[in-house]
Amino acid sequence: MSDAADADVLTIDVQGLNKHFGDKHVVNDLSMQVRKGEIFGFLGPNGSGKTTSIRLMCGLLTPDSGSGRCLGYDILRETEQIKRRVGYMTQRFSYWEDLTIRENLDFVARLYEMKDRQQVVDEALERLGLASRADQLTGALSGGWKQRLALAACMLHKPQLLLLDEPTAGVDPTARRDFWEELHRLAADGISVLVSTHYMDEAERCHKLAYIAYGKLLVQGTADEVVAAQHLTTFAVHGHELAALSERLRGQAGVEQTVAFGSLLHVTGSDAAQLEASLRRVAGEGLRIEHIDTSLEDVFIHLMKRSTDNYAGTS
Ligand SMILES: Nc1ncnc2c1ncn2[C@@H]1O[C@H](COP(=O)(O)OP(=O)(O)OP(=O)(O)O)[C@@H](O)[C@H]1O
Repeated sequence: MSDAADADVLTIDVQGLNKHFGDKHVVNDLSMQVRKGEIFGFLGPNGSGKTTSIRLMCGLLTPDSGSGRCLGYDILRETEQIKRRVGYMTQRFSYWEDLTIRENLDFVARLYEMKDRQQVVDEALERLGLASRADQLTGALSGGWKQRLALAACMLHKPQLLLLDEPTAGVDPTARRDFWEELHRLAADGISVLVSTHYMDEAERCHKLAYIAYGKLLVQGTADEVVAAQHLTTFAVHGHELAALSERLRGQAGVEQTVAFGSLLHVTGSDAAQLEASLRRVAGEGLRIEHIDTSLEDVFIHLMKRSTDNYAGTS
């Protein structure tokens, strides 16, 4: 994150945002704050309202009710000022495959009516390590390089806030790691980033996280705060035939979820004593059982399951 002086500056400060599409309540009473230089991650099942929430907070979409400010501007009345200061990388790669990387960037610079286009494009190419590939056709690039180009393009007009909608979907782990290194460099320069993702390693690299399900923000905070807020206990079971054990544990007192991680089974619940008693009784002898820290992934699986159950119960 950027320096201490920036820590109190709020890039986003919104209260009570609601949005319906038809009879669907897609964003339900959303309030949140994002600080300058913070990378804020949005997680949640497909269609839970992550993209809509991000767009509402930045004045790209008008809420049905609620209010707030983004980069100091009113999200209802000053949307043009906000848009000029925001870089938006959409889920779909939207550049011309039959233009070179340089031509694509030059096109974007023209859209923003930038005066010193050549210099701006050269700097962007250099910064993202694309200079040696400037004259390659965009269509021939790998997924990782395409996503670098998309990031360079949405940074061209020097926005103070970046909106990234699943920016690394389908990109290999090395390219994803490089991409996140770049995001942290930008954050250190004071740029705030809102990013939606389904990847757990990326969630762990955010300064703050929000989990959204069926339009409701269920929890937000640092990864540690999100884990602590659920008050869950987890045991890891080491051994063989864990799939059968998982079946036997289903529905036992205190056992709320079982998740296989390779040759480990994570068994999680809210009532530690009940959970341990059931686990020791059902597992019997011969399996090693250890108490472990509940991981972010355990927590997200728990939140997803709970919200699915609640939703099913109300429909
Ligand atoms: N312009 C629109 N008109 C009608 N319905 C919409 C519109 N935009 C989004 N929706 C619906 O609102 C709900 C939330 O969509 P949103 O894209 O915000 O979810 P998401 O969490 O970003 O999903 P994903 O992870 O699949 O990208 C979905 O049911 C979607 O179909």
